[in-house]
Amino acid sequence: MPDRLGPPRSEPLIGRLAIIGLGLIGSSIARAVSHLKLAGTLVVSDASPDVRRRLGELGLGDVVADTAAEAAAGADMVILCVPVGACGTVAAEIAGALKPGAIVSDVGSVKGAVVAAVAPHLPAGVHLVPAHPVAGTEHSGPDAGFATLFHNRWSIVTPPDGADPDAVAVTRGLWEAMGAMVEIMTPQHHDLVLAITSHVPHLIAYNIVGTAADLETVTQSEVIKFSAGGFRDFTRIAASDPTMWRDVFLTNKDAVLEMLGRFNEDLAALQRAIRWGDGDALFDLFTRTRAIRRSIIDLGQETAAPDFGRRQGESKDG
Ligand SMILES: NC(=O)C1=CN([C@@H]2O[C@H](COP(=O)(O)OP(=O)(O)OC[C@H]3O[C@@H](n4cnc5c(N)ncnc54)[C@H](O)[C@@H]3O)[C@@H](O)[C@H]2O)C=CC1
Ligand SMILES: O=C(O)C(=O)Cc1ccc(O)cc1
Repeated sequence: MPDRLGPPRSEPLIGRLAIIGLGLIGSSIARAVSHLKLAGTLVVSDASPDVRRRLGELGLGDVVADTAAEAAAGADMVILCVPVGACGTVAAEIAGALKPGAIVSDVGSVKGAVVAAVAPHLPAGVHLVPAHPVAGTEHSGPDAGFATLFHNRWSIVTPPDGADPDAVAVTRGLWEAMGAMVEIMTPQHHDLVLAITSHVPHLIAYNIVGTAADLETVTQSEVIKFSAGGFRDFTRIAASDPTMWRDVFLTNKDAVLEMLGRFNEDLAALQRAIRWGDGDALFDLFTRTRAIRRSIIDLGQETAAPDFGRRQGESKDG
């Protein structure tokens, strides 16, 4: 068991915690919660019978419930760890089983759409406090999770307007207890930030691997054999779960299209610089991007504040 998580708590943070969807993220939460004794009782459930059977084999959760509603019944907190597009369906399934005062949270990579899909199903007196751990891998399923996944990583909590402060504090406390650093943001701002830092990069990875796979003049075996570091990194990201990422792009459409518009403009400027042999423009951008990478590394998980302000093609002096 990982030392970095620290010792188990003497008192649980949450009485009865239900996790719905026990893939990479849900099973990582389950492992951390069990190891740290953050819940009095941990109930887990998944729509897939294969996953439910595997949960028993892995010993994940005190109770494996057959349905989401059974898992949610009597829970003080329910965390939806399903693809973003399934959050509304699960909310509808559990709505009738939720007890007054329960907290419903999630881990979806998109927040505005989750609030819009989940909130209408929740009875009065149930508190919605969405969250997004900015931590993961390209792997999926209950075997892929690990208890230290959230350690020293950000988790963004996005309470809707008028959210109950106590429910927000419990949600924050749970993530902090699992080793995460918490930032509070509106769902809309979250979706803009993540569009550029996560969603568009994944789209670029899917696209470049697809482009390489479709080439006629370079064979697939050459692509595999001679893939240098950069391309290999793209293939790792492009191996991420298709259902999850389809849902991300369908539900964060506006922010992704906004960032893609800017990306395309900047790419066109780079294309022009290459065409006209403008080495200064290339050198200037590559120098700025190197500084950004170094500031991220130097600051570790601290908030990096490099100068993103200057536009591509502008000189250092403005
Ligand atoms: N994979 C990653 O690196 C990260 C993912 N997320 C978010 O976490 C959520 C879960 O992602 P992963 O754990 O990676 O996915 P996963 O594919 O590993 O697990 C999802 C689980 O949800 C279950 N499921 C699907 N629909 C369901 C339903 N209607 N009812 C009950 N169970 C259902 C599936 O059977 C599966 O076991 C997604 O919303 C994703 O955007 C957030 C941060 C990182
Ligand atoms: O594997 C990677 O590089 C990731 O970027 C993981 C990841 C995927 C989705 C998220 O919403 C957060 C983190």
